[in-house]
Amino acid sequence: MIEYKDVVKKYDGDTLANDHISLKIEQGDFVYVVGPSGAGKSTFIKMMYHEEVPTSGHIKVNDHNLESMKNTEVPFLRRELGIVFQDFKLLPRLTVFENVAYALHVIEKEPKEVEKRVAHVLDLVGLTDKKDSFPDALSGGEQQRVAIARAIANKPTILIADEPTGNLDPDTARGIMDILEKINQEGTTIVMATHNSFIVNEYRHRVIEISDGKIVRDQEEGDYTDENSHA
Ligand SMILES: Nc1ncnc2c1ncn2[C@@H]1O[C@H](COP(=O)(O)OP(=O)(O)OP(=O)(O)O)[C@@H](O)[C@H]1O
Repeated sequence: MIEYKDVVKKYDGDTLANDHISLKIEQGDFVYVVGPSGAGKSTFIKMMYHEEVPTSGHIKVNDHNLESMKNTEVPFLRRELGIVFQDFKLLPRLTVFENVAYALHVIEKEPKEVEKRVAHVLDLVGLTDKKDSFPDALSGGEQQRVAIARAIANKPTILIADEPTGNLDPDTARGIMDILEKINQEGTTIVMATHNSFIVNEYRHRVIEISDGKIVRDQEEGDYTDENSHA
């Protein structure tokens, strides 16, 4: 569950990136965050995992109150979240298997348990046969699938994705969406910022549109037209 109440985020005292945002996202929802460049989508999303802190207002993610969160609590919040970025952010010197296992080792799981879980998520994203490859030997779509496998390895309740299909051609983007749909159907909440109007129009879900830092539309099964869509 994610709840924003009257959330304001100002940068440098001046730029009003999020302007009194209030909304609720229930567990298991699939939500797109759309809007023009500079509208405030990334700011909205970054506050969800405490990368940015609101200037005022309240944010609740699962049982965590983010506006009063201590630094020591942040890792506990992050363990409940999976995060995927447009540029994948894989570790270049680690294999596919090691990239996915890394997050699990950090939280001190048994090696056997790690191996089992990594095998499961690599199977889910269809990359079992690439487990010993290094990231630079993979296509963009394959790298994003590794990033998704890594993000879901720890069974997050919420998967946050900032432009996950932004660098991919339409068919590869559809492959990524098919995986996200599958993860969502298993109960994981998905919050996805995107410019890809064809994705929003093909895979119908709730659409939250942000413009000038404000929510200008919040619609079940909404569509989206973006003239600058880099589909
Ligand atoms: N760290 C920062 N410091 C100062 N201003 C920032 C910072 N991050 C974002 N901004 C400003 O806040 C506003 C919203 O930016 P944000 O990145 O949230 O928009 P966006 O909708 O995600 O854009 P895009 O689609 O281009 O990624 C913009 O005016 C941006 O310049």
